Amino acid sequence: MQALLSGQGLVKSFGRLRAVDGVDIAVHPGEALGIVGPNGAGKTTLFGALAGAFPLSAGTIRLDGAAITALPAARRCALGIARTHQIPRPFLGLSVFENVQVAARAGGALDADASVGTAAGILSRTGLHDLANRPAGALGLLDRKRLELARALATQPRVLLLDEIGGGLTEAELEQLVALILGLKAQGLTIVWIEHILHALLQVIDRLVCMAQGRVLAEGAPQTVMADAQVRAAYLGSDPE
Ligand SMILES: Nc1ncnc2c1ncn2[C@@H]1O[C@H](COP(=O)(O)OP(=O)(O)OP(=O)(O)O)[C@@H](O)[C@H]1O
Repeated sequence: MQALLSGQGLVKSFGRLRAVDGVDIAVHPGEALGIVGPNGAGKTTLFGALAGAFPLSAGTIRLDGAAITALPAARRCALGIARTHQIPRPFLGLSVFENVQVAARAGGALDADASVGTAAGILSRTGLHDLANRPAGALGLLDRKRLELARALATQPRVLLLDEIGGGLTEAELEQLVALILGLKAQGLTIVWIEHILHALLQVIDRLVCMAQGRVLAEGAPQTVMADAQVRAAYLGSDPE
């Protein structure tokens, strides 16, 4: 099966540091791929490379087999690559509804009328319907995460890149977030999820990649990757959970 989104030979250097150092990665249509690795492994930088946040030092990124390496982030978003950030980035002064509507108009290229319907549908899907008129800056953490997800969904993605969206939540909140992400997967959305909270990640993913020092250490079935000696060593012998 052809990958939906893939990177070959990806390198991103910051000065002398190769934050991403020769990574090959691919996610297939409908698949949920997890990415783990110690702090500084290059995971977020890899997402930046896939989403077009900066030019690569080397390598090729393909969507449906077509090279998109030279395309700017907005173009990649229009083609169906959406990303959430570790620290949610809503427009704090806008309402929840307006935030999602802006994303639908800018990222999903919808006109004003279409964006209203799309935003309403996404607020229902993400459990934010009752908070539609609340200023984004007044939301609690779980709802800020939901809004980050809603804004990404508003761009009508084919592949969703989730960057540590589980961080800081209570167990009960995490359960709600996992249920939401499982629902998106069940609807056929392709997902790549960077996450330190393994027990949440493992409920969702089909396949796991472990990165360390800018490289892929291991990839494959999640339990096999987590049992890998190199992977365990990368976590300095500590329990990755
Ligand atoms: N804009 C930048 N300029 C310079 N160095 C950077 C930049 N962005 C990331 N780095 C460095 O690149 C390396 C990889 O960082 P990255 O954030 O991709 O790791 P990560 O695996 O996502 O870590 P974490 O789990 O802590 O989020 C780190 O050493 C980081 O300090």
